[in-house]
Amino acid sequence: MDTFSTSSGQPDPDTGDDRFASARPVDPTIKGFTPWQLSVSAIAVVVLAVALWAILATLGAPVIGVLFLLPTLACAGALYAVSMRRRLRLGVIADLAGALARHLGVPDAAYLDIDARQWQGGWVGVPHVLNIQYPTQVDDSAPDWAAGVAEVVHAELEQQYTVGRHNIRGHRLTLRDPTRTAGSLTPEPAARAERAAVRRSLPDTIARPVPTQADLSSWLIPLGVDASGTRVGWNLAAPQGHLLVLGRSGAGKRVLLTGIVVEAAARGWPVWIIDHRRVDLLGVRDWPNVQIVASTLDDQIVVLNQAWREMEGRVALIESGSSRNDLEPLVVVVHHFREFATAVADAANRAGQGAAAASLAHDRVTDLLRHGRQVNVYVVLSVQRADDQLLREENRDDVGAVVALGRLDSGVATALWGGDRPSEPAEPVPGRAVVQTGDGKPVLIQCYWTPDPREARRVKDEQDLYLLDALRPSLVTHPVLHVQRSRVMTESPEAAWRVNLNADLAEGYGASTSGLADWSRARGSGGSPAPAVTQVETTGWSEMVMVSQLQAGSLARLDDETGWVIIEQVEAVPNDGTKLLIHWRGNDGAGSQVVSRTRAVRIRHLNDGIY
Ligand SMILES: Nc1ncnc2c1ncn2[C@@H]1O[C@H](COP(=O)(O)OP(=O)(O)OP(=O)(O)O)[C@@H](O)[C@H]1O
Repeated sequence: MDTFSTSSGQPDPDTGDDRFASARPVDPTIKGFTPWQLSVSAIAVVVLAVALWAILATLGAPVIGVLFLLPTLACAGALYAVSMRRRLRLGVIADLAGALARHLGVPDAAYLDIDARQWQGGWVGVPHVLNIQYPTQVDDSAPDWAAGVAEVVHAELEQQYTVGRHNIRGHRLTLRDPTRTAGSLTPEPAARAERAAVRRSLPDTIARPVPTQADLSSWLIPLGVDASGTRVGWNLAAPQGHLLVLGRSGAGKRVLLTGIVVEAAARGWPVWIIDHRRVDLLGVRDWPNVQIVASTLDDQIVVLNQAWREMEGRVALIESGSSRNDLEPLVVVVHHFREFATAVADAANRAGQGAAAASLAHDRVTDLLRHGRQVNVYVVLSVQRADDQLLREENRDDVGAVVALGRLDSGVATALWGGDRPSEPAEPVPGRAVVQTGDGKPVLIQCYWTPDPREARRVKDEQDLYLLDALRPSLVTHPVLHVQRSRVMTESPEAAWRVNLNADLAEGYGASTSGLADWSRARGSGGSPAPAVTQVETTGWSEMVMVSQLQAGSLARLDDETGWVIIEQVEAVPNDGTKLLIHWRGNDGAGSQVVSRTRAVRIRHLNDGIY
């Protein structure tokens, strides 16, 4: 127990407050030794020890002298350390007394006697019990007087207190650590109160705003808003373009991924999804430009493999002289990556494959993270654990943005954000997250709420349906894909594994996806739906180009009605520079139609041997 009096001093003659004219500085409460006495004791012990050693050395026993000297010097050091700590604590209390004297209108800190006890927390620490004796002249009649004093102490020592006892007759106030005494806590000082207000000002739900034309031409996908209401987004054009979403069950991963998918689709980009939980992202399966949502493990392996091949194909294109700007972004979402990678490893083991096959998912994703961005293939990964090994490895540097939903353990947060670790952890509100983009400072945001299209349709939620209608792309630029296997996989796990590795993605719905209506894939579509199955006999690779880039001889898919056709001639339309007249020939005959120059169409290259 340490007890201190405030520093001595005389009343300030200039205060002009004659209430205290008759008051005297209080006698300090002194219990135990003062720092000065402790320091003198330490020096005395040293002198004594050295003297004894000298005597023993003179008597011819210097070794015994040293044995005596060492512990005595250690005692002296400990005494000195205690005296230093007492001095520092005195300084803390002197500062507190000064602040209280100003608050109470007392001429000088010497008019207060502060008895500070039970210091805890660190080398100097803070007292957990304070007895404050103040002059009788202080007006303490206001009902909130004691709470006001506690607030000043809180601000000064950065420790909350409750009023333990206010002895009005004895002019003595006792403040205590709130963990020991019930009572109303002192409110946070202004700065902390402001931070708390900022935290409170983050909304619990905020609907994804309808993108403007400017938004749709940008590569920034909005994720949510920070406390100041500023939009925070994932920038695909950033030096490391990929996105990692972390969060325990129920933290809001599915809602966020749904938002990212609809935003990417609205920009006309193709989206491929590996939904390891099978049903989480089912709601966007028939969303325009979402080409495939792979829900079985076999299909998921094929989609990941194809994404990797697409990347390799694009790399080959760049090597042969194409510009990266000609390649539209492909967004590949892997939901619950860790579970998926484990399931792939299990399947590889069952099929008697080696270690290379077991790490297929991990290796493919690592490759996509490392090289995908150079060819505009972007990966969105979700994992449940913030200490996933994916983050510990070198590919942490390949991830441009990290969204950590929900609370993180402090150790994990420090590992993740380093010295920039946000001061306030995310609240337990679904969609509340800490986001770091690039090397920027992590910020707390509320992720936008994006409805699940399937669920909104089922419950007929008008507001959600309205929002989804506004988000739905008006033009389907990327046809739906299905997994095309060379033969059925009934022979053995090993054959199934090989079939998966050789399988392809083909346009249209496959037989196994029957029951999925291609309902109004495009916004406001009153026209005919896409055919249920598109037969694609050809091999090769396809890409999206603008109608103005079509040439005679191109194999193109102008729209769902014409299917694949050979372009015979491209003509300008008189008096309308925005359109072109296309003459084409297909399996079922020939035709011509006027099409906007800027419309995106898919063309297929047959013999380039990219795959
Ligand atoms: N941004 C958000 N705004 C408002 N509510 C949200 C938001 N995100 C999630 N929620 C709420 O939390 C619930 C759980 O979210 P979600 O399904 O996205 O969690 P999850 O992390 O994908 O869980 P799991 O890992 O189990 O699939 C949602 O049904 C929704 O009610």
